[in-house]
Amino acid sequence: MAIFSKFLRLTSPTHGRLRQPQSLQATISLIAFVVVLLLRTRVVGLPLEALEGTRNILKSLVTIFTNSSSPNGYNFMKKQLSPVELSMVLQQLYVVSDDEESGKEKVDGKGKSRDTEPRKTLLVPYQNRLHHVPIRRTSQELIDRMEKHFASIPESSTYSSSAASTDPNTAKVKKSKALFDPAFTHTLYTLLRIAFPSTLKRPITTEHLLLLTHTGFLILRTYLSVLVARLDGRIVRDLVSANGWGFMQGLGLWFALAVPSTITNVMIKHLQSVLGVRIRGRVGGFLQDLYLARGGSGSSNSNSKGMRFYTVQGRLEGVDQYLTADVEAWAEGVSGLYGNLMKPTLDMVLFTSQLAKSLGARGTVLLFGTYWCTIRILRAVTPAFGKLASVEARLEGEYRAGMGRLGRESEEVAFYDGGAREKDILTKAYLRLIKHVNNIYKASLYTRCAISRIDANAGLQIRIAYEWTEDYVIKYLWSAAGYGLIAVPLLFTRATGPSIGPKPKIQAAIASRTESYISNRRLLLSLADAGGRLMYAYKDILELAGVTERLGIFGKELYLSGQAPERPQLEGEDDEDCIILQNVDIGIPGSDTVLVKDLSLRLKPGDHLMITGSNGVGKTAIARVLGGLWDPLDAQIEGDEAADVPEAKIIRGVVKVPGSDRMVFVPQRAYHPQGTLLDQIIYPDTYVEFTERAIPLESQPPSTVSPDRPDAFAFELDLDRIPHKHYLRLRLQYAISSNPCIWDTSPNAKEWRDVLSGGEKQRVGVGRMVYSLLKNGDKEGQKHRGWAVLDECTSAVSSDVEGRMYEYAKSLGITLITVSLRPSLMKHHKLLLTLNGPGGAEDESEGYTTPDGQEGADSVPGPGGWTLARLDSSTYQHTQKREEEELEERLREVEGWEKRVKELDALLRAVEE
Ligand SMILES: Nc1ncnc2c1ncn2[C@@H]1O[C@H](COP(=O)(O)OP(=O)(O)OP(=O)(O)O)[C@@H](O)[C@H]1O
Repeated sequence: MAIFSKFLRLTSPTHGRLRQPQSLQATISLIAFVVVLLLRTRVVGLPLEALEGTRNILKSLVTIFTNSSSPNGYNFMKKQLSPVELSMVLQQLYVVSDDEESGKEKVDGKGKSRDTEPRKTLLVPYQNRLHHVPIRRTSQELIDRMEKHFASIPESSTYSSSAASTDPNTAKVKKSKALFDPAFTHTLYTLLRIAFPSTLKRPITTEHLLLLTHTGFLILRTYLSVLVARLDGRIVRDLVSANGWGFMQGLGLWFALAVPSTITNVMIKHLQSVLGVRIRGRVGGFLQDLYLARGGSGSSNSNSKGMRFYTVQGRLEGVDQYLTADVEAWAEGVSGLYGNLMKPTLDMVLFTSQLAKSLGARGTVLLFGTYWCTIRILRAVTPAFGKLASVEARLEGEYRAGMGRLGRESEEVAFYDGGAREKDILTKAYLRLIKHVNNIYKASLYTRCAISRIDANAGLQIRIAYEWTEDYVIKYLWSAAGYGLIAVPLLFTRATGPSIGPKPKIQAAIASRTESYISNRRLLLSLADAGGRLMYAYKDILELAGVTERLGIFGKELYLSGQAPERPQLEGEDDEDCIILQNVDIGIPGSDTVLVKDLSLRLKPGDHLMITGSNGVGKTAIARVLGGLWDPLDAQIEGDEAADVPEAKIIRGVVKVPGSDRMVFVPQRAYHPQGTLLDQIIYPDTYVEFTERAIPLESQPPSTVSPDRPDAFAFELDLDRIPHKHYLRLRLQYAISSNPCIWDTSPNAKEWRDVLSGGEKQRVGVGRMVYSLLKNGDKEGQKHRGWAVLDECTSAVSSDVEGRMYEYAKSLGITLITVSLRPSLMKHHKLLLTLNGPGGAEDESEGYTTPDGQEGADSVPGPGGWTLARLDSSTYQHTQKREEEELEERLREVEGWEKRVKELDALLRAVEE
């Protein structure tokens, strides 16, 4: 700073002639100072990311190098890998380090214990090399800490429509002064706490350092601007007074000053981008981790999985837009806003103080008067940028979702030849977006009307009118005011200067006035520029408010999605390996429809249950409740009683299920992740986890059948044909000869769901179920492997293989809960649960009713009712008899059909003749 004040003194208008050695010294010192600052910034700013991750990377590398049991035995130290090696190494996706990340602190009986997770390092291929990127996970502590901040975000007073609203035309846009909106400031504060996480242990993070360096350069730029203004005045003074040597000196200084000025500008931009990326990483990472984190459970026996990514879909539309475009826009907005706000504010303060010196009290008052007028005018014409940005982001999300849907369902659409229809749908979404964007930019003649009233329906949002006013005010009004202000000292204060007297004295006075005019004019122009930037920043804040509101709502909804209601515990039940449903009402979430009423079930290992009933009666709904995706409804209390029962006393049904390692679901629609065929079987395990559990595949002879390798059950489930088929049909990513495991096949540039047939997908699904229950190995003395809920997951499998699959699963000690409409599957089960459905009585679910006169059958009659019956040989006989009767009835109709065929033949012959 000493150097700057020296420089300032040298170039100040009151300073006399510059002495050469001093000016040279000052210039050299200044350049040296900036270079040192730059070097420091490079050290602090650029490799900071690397420095921060170095510890993790080093640890991960040490683990990798020393880990002799690293999968496939690949030498990770190799600098460059061949494509084959690379793809083989990449199959494991990440490596696990020995050290653990601190997670949530749990309080157990013995005191506090840490719920820790191992650190993971992603293997990222880049230019045929393997890069190790440590996965930074948001700590559970931060997720818990931020909950109260998101929960307390007030309802926005700026916007009358919520972010979940889909129709922009119904959204009434209020004239926004979002700057002072409590919802905006609170959400901004909350998100900034995530972007700049500061704990007692680690108060300064990389983001803080980046911000500090950025601030340093912003201050430097303001200083440099003042120097440039002063130098400008000095050069013109020397020119007017025909001082050639002074002019040359000034020009030299000008070039010297240009070096730090340009470098400073570049650094500001660079640091802003780096800061933007860091903020995006922090906030995006937090929201993504929260999105994928499990929610809290109401009580210890609650089976709710609290999967936020599942639950939130029912609460918000276009979740991907929030997580991608909105987070990016917010990060860029915040990092840009800091510079756009900080620099002009600094400029305004510094330039005003500099100007005030030469303008005097009167000029300073006039200067502030100009500020006040400008703010009044621009505030009056500022449209609701926040709301406009928010609606734009939503429409963008809808258009994007439409594109995603078409990509996902392309085959189905192609079968239906639905291209034209899809085009209409997408065009509609696009036009809605474009219409809105056009509205924002629309030039309207009704400027006055638009200025006074912003209405989304009228389509009169006029960004252009705003920008016109802004330009007029900042460029022309301020310049005119500037001339007036400069005139003050010239015409009044210093006008008393010598106009008569010796010639050199008059010339010196004119030169001094010119210098003062040029310096002040440059300062005023810079001031106008700073004012303009501040106004732009105001507009940016309004736009940022829109995205901030969306992210606030998203975070709040994520936290709400993870909440599970308090559920009552089962008294005196200590058998962990059983399924109990007690007085459970099941209904569609968010609606009054009760699908299954008062369901009570108690299943022990070996109680294979089949759930049946017509379409839409709620069979899958039961699976969802067992899986913890849906919560049972609160008990229905009707009539006068309802008013007397306090909220806390409402009895909720009890659902007790074994832990997730003992219970596996095979849903109706198969899911196929990216990866090899093996990845399809072992999902959600990774290759690393699989290899840790399995006996190395290479060390086993191909004929060995063991539960630890997929081939063990591949034969039983008729899966073993798939790899061979695909080996022949698909181009493999890497040579099979180098790896005897035929399961390493991957479809090239295609997804498994497009490659596998319907039946193959279902077989893979069952294979995944068997792997999931076998992978934990035998627990001591435990014959029962666990529970499998199969939701019509064999409907496309041929009946012979289907029967084999069921028998194989049962032989492994798996208890089956099957949702199916196929009576042929009854023989594999012991219990039959028949559902009536919400609008149906028993007779409506013809074909699935419990055999008449079945003893010991539990049931609830009427709509939402059900019947639970034990299946035995008599039942199978009964079912077969029913099937036989049905077929015989159909056969009886054959006579009639034959008669009709004869009639038609006769008619045809008559026509031909
Ligand atoms: N997320 C949801 N939102 C609204 N309604 C739903 C939702 N999921 C299911 N339903 C409705 O709940 C009812 C029961 O659905 P469910 O999937 O349990 O039927 P199902 O008995 O398994 O039928 P199917 O034999 O056709 O598979 C259906 O009417 C369905 O439309």
